[in-house]
Amino acid sequence: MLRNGTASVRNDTDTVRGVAGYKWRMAKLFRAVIMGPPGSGKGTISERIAQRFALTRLSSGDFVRENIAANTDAGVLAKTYIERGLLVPDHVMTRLLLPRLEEMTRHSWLMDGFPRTLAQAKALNSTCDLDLVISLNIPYETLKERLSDRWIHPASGRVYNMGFNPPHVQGRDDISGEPLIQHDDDKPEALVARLRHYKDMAKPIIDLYKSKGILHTFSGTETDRIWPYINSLLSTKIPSTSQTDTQRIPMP
Ligand SMILES: Nc1ncnc2c1ncn2[C@H]1C[C@H](O)[C@@H](COP(=O)(O)OP(=O)(O)OP(=O)(O)O)O1
Ligand SMILES: Nc1nc2c(ncn2[C@@H]2O[C@H](COP(=O)(O)OP(=O)(O)O)[C@@H](O)[C@H]2O)c(=O)[nH]1
Repeated sequence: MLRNGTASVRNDTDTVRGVAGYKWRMAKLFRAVIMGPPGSGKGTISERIAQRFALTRLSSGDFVRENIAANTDAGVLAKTYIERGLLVPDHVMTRLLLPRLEEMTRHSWLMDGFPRTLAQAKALNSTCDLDLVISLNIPYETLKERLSDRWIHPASGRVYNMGFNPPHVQGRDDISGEPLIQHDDDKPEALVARLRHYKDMAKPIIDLYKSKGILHTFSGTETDRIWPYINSLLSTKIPSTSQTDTQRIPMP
């Protein structure tokens, strides 16, 4: 249920009376979050989920980049933190993201990159009821290998890996043809600190979602081996009409 602002849609099957005496059934919507340390495959797996289940994929990093590019107030503020290698403060992130979620009253979505702090999780909780949280648990050595080989198209956030999903032309983004870059904080020397930070921040969030009974953890070293388990879990959870907003059906 979206609770804040003007939006108010039940996150379950609901009926409302429409014009001409029809009742409209609101298809059940699905809202999920994917969590995991840097390099755990959140982006890669969310892409697959979005395609397979026709969910809207939301990425907090993309929101931040879009706002920076558009020079919005929140974007300008966010940039000052990112340039210093810091997380964007909670109040800026919630200002960026929550209004966007409130516009998504008719869509099923999967969020990647938010919440990253307990305060963000609480803010999200006060805005909508999540159906499911996926947590990826990937060994350190695997993360290190993947990130040392991760190449990014900075403008779009598109991600490549020279072994796993290489670009068509080496060093160039598939869509724009622009050069790919590697982030300094993907280097092994930065990873230990990032991982420790992730663990500290994620623990209370994971505990929260565990207590709500919506946490599902997947462990392994290869995305292709984890994927079938995620796929079969979601197949049991996501209604086939997840993206349909309303269906007009005759009702007694
Ligand atoms: N939930 C958030 N809270 C605070 N800052 C955020 C959040 N999401 C994104 N940001 C900011 C800080 C990040 O360095 C930047 C880019 O995010 P993102 O694209 O998720 O890349 P990342 O490198 O931090 O994540 P990962 O390595 O896990 O893929 O945007
Ligand atoms: N070798 C290998 N690379 C992978 C696998 N899954 C994802 N990757 C790559 O590992 C890097 C991190 O994945 P990404 O989806 O960006 O993780 P995120 O930081 O959690 O969003 C990217 O370069 C991916 O292309 C895998 O199973 N094997």
